[in-house]
Amino acid sequence: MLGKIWKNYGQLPSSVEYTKEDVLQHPVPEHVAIIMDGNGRWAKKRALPRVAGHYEGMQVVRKITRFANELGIKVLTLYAFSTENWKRPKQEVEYLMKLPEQFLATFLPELIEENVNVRVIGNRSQLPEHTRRAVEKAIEETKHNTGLVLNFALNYGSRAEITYAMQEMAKQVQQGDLSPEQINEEVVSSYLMTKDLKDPDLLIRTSGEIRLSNFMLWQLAYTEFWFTDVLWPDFTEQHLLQAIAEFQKRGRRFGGV
Ligand SMILES: CCc1cc(N2CCCCCC2)n2ncc(-c3ccc(F)cc3)c2n1
Repeated sequence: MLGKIWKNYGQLPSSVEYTKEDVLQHPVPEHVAIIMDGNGRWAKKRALPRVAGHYEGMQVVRKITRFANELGIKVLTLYAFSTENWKRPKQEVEYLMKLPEQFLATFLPELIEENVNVRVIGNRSQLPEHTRRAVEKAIEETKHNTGLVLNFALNYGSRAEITYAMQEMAKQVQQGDLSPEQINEEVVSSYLMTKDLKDPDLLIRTSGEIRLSNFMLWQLAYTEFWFTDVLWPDFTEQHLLQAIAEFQKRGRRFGGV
């Protein structure tokens, strides 16, 4: 029974609907992070190839980005490809690596129109040239935008990020530009790929999986989690409203009483 409660945690009876006005009565989370899971399962349920789920998932990225911007959310971080995803079948990885350029070719003009600022965290050097070029063009063309920060985690792994930060700090100490006594949580955060962003206030994970999957392990220390069985391709504005409404009901204590 407990497992059932956990697995449906955050998935309210369909009778409970929220409106945008309901949610705008209270402060919305400034930074929302989403692990967009369930794309392959969505396709399998429909006897479609897995890549059909990824394609459908990409349409939801556009819809939720637009709605997050409307709600006044400041940062939306989307876990698009993890360092572990390279283990997937070659054809699937090749398809996934084409999605950024496909998404941007279709939606970059709209994102620019809506003042969205596209950023990427992850190791871009290991991406195919065509993927990297598309992403860097979007970063460049939106770098002055002051609206929603749309932050894609692409070839991202939190342990790799933290390990790289430690190596960089060790180099600074070795060069005499940093002393061990100076290293505190603020300095560590400044060596991470998210150094210019506040930590996520709300983490959403779809498809019923209840784990972090090597995502923003340092940054999520005080983040509220909202899990839902909904598969990412089926995720709607109403689900985002439900997650935010639940977030607004919780009293965050950041470790205090
Ligand atoms: C590289 C893997 C990947 C997968 C993917 N999926 C598939 C898996 C998750 C569901 C969403 C659709 N999307 N959707 C948008 C992007 C994207 C990334 C960077 C960027 F600058 C613009 C768009 C994306 N990237």
